[in-house]
This record gives sequence, C-alpha cells and structure tokens, in this order.
Amino acid sequence: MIKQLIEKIETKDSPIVVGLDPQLKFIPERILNIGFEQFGETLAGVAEAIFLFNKEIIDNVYDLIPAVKPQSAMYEQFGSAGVKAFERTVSYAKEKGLVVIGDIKRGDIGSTSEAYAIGHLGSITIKNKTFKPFDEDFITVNPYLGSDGINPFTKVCNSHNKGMFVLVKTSNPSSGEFQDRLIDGKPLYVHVAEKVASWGEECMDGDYSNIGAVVGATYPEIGKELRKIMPNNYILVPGYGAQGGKGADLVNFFNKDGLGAIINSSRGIIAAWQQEKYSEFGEDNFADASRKAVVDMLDDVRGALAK
Ligand SMILES: O=c1ccn([C@@H]2O[C@H](COP(=O)(O)O)[C@@H](O)[C@H]2O)c(=O)[nH]1
Repeated sequence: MIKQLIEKIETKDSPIVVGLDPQLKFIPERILNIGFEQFGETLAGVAEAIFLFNKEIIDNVYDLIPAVKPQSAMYEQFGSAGVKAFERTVSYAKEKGLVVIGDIKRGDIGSTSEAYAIGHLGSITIKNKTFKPFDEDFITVNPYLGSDGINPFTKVCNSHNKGMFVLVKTSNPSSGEFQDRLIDGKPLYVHVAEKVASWGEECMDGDYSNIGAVVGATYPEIGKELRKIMPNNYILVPGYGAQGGKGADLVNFFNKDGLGAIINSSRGIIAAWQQEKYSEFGEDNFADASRKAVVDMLDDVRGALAK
C-alpha cells in the first residue's frame, strides 16, 4: 500500500494529506440545513451535513492531493450516525482515487487488536460471504501495549496490502511527559522508533515499509533524529498549520530521495473559510477556500524542499 501512496505523491508532486476532522462549527449553515431538512435537527441530520461538507471539500481538492486522513473521533462524537458518515467519507474518498488514512489510534491486547485490524483494514467472512467493514488503506496505531498489540495489525497489513502509522513522537505540547522519558539512556520515542524500524522489515513494499511512524511537525529536531533511525519507514507528520508547523520546519522529515514523509493539515484546510486570510471566499464557497489553502500549503512545502 505504501507503494500506491508513493505513486500518488509522485504523480501529483504532493507530499501532503488533508485531514477530514469535521466539527459542527466548521460546517456552513447551508450544508447543515440540508441535513436538518432531511433528518431533522438530530444526530442523523448532523451526520448527513458532515458527509456533504467532506464531499464538497474532497470534490474541490482531490486532484491536488494523494490522500485524506479522516479523524474517527470527530465522527464518533455523533454516535452511530457519525460513524456512518465516517464510513461514507472513506468510500467516497476512495472513489475519487484518494488513499485513506483512518486516524483511529487503536492498539490493545492481541485479541482486541486483531478485531480492530479486521474491522479497519481487513475482512470478515460470514456464511461464505466476505465483508470489508471500514476498509481504510492505512490506520494510526498506538504502540503502548508493545509487540503483541502490534502484531495482529502487521498480519492484516501483509494479508490485505494495507499499512499503519505507529505513534512515535506526537505533536501535542505534553507529548514529552512520557515520550521523552529516558530509558537506558535513550528517550522512549527512540525505543519506539527502533521497534517501528524492525517491525517494518516484516512489511516491506518496495523501498519503504507499510509500517510507518507518526512524528509531530512541532518537534523538527526530533523529526531529524527519527528520520535517521527509520530510513525505510514513512513518517506521517501532523501539526502543520493550526498547531504551528511550517514547511521550513519539515525538510528533515524527508529522505534524500525526496520521499519518506507526508504532512497533514486538518483545521488549516477544512476550516480555511473561517480564516481572515481566506475571508474573500465567504461561507458559501468554503470548499474554494480549502482548495486555496491546499495550494498555499503545497507552495510552502515544495518551496522548503526545493531549497
Ligand atoms: O501527534 C499527533 C497525532 C495525530 N494528530 C492528529 O492530526 C490532526 C491534526 O489536526 P490539525 O487541525 O491540523 O491540528 C488531528 O486529527 C489529530 O488528531 C495530531 O495532531 N498529532
């Protein structure tokens, strides 16, 4: 699957991913009203609006980007109706030729990880009929439970040509509370990165592994260090835009081949219409504002890489 992602990154010259993290406050009135007219002022009405909001954004940016990253929490907050909107978003993005990274941050004891892996990346057979429940292309995984929490995901990645990004150093301000702790003289994130490199060897797909890492754009020096420890693992880099990351900070997350990292922006793209910078587009043209924000992000990232 990483091969497919790389092919799309190269074809579009676009190492970025748009995060689909819908929040009620980002959804324009006209879209909300469509949902409410169909399903009333209910969770189902909001879920319909979320899907329509995502669809309009995808329609306006899919030619510029290789992938989207729907964040499951933003859908789960609306219960089963929200989960349905997540599912519809995944399938619509795939219809438009995009790779889908489900940001689900799962990981548990082996038997439970196996169920997560089946549900999100794999398939399940019921009386001779096979179903692929969520069918994302990649997911994000929390490594806190160690190898037996990761192995079921690896198994399904290999059997279904899928991939995962393992949390190594997250972008949030307090990520250091645990992740920077020294163990045997090395920060915990280095231990996890070394594990990602070795787990990744079991999952190679061309020059890169289907097992990648999540490293926040907000820690560029750590990104540089981790790039060296995981030469064959793609790095998913959240933290651009709304969390303060900029193109210039991100150069060292990439390998010399110009590959190896994919930068995410969620609020910075999907809520661009609410920023002063894009106010000319107005609420009705929110997806045009998102397109312009993607173009600006691409200029920033490409410009930084070209230097
Ligand atoms: O370390 C991490 C891991 C995941 N995320 C997720 O990425 C997006 C970021 O959203 P922005 O609006 O671009 O800040 C969001 O889904 C997070 O859950 C992260 O930010 N940091």
